[in-house]
Amino acid sequence: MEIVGECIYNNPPVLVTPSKPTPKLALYLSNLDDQRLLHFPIQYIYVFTGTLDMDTLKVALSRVLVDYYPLAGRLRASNEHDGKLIIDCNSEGALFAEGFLPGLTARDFILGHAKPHKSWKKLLYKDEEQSFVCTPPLVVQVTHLSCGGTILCTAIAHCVSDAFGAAHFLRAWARAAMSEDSELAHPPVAPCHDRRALAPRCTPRIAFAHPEYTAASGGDDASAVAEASSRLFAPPLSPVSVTFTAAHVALLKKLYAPSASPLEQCTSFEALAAHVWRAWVRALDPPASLPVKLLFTMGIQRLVKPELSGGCYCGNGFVLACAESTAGQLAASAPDAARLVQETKQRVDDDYVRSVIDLLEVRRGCLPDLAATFTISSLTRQGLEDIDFGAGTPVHFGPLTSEVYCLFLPVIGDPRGTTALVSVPQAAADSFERCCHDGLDDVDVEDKNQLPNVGDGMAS
Ligand SMILES: COc1cc(/C=C/C(=O)SCCNC(=O)CCNC(=O)[C@H](O)C(C)(C)COP(=O)(O)OP(=O)(O)OC[C@H]2O[C@@H](n3cnc4c(N)ncnc43)[C@H](O)[C@@H]2OP(=O)(O)O)ccc1O
Repeated sequence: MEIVGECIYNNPPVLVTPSKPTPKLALYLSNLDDQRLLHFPIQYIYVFTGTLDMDTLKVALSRVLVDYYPLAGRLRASNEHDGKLIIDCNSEGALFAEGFLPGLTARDFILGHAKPHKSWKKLLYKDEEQSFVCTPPLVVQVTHLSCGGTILCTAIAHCVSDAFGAAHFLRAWARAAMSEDSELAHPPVAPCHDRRALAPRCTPRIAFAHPEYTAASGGDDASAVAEASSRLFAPPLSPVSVTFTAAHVALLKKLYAPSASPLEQCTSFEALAAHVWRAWVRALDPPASLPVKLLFTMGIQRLVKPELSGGCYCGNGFVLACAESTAGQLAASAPDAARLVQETKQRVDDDYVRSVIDLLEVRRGCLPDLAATFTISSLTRQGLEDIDFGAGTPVHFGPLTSEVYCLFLPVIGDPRGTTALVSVPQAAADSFERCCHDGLDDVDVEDKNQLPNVGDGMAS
């Protein structure tokens, strides 16, 4: 859905600072935070049919920034550490903008057209002059709609926090907005901003091949492979959003089970990841011999030793796990694809995570190898979709943009459902969507009356 009008700002944005003094320090960022891959903001859009009270929202933000003080600081390249990014926790404040957009209604987002469009960027204030590092780590815009509804957009610098930390912060902010009691401004579980548990080893030890960061070795047909993989991302790209209901997910878990034994089942994520990865490869139809990869984000809070359990870890607590196959093998078997995802998950343990951290120390500035790679980041089960800031729960929640990496998003009203959102070459978009629906038609017939009545159901 394209947003046609322009946002009207009656006042310049303001800085919201913590309501009490907060620690003044230069906060160390781990190598998982300070990677080039994460030099962008995590941008969410929440659409409410009700009205948000601006004073309440600002006061609540100011109260929660006491606990989440790094979000009120500024990113800076550190002189002592070879230009590595740190957060200067200086309480300068989060940027808060307020605008009005005539002509747009909250209902527009619930009619099945709620796929991000580049015009949505106007819903989030941006100073075009400022680089990523100079932009405040937290930017918020509230946009009032003529229907009385409200849009809340947030941008959180990814190198400061991952989606888990962002969800923790957003829930704490909403809780504070819903209560006069200042004690409730503190989250039930304290955020942990200290990243020293993820420091590299004194002598870095890269103990694995790490195909997520390393290109497969060339060989004679390297240029043919490069050519084939570039076609997988050939512009123009088109966003595709496919919602898998709880019933679809249950069926996929059966179709992708590595064997008939009840002992060898797969999780919702394993089935969905294997299915969507296969749909991508089948739709784009590269040569069967093309090596293809799946990268997916894996939370490490419970995998590292000791666990990151001192409160809610608010830095980036994930690594990229990497499954490898060829286009032909992947398309051939659903259970084999799910088994690959499972085996990949099993390889990620404390040793693996420490090795990634050391690799990022030795190869500062390196980026993942994305050639012929499908990337998934799962944002489900984080309680992002039912946050109430005082105007009821949202009628739409999602990212502000669609990219070449696929996001698994929660579905409003269907806690076991998942929406996959990803941009693919326009010429393959319909085919990708068909491949995602492949094998699920029977469920659609049974399930028609059970689709959630909010959001876009099986719509794309
Ligand atoms: C907005 O624009 C953005 C945003 C971003 C953001 C990027 C990021 O920040 S990425 C980092 C955040 N995400 C992660 O770190 C992923 C976290 N998830 C995991 O690590 C998962 O373990 C997994 C690797 C994705 C796979 O998990 P799974 O196979 O499901 O295994 P388990 O999680 O162990 O679950 C198994 C089983 O346990 C039960 N269960 C687990 N959690 C829950 C829960 N919360 N509630 C209820 N039950 C749970 C459940 O039975 C599971 O089995 P199922 O079969 O039922 O699934 C970037 C870019 C942008 O533009």
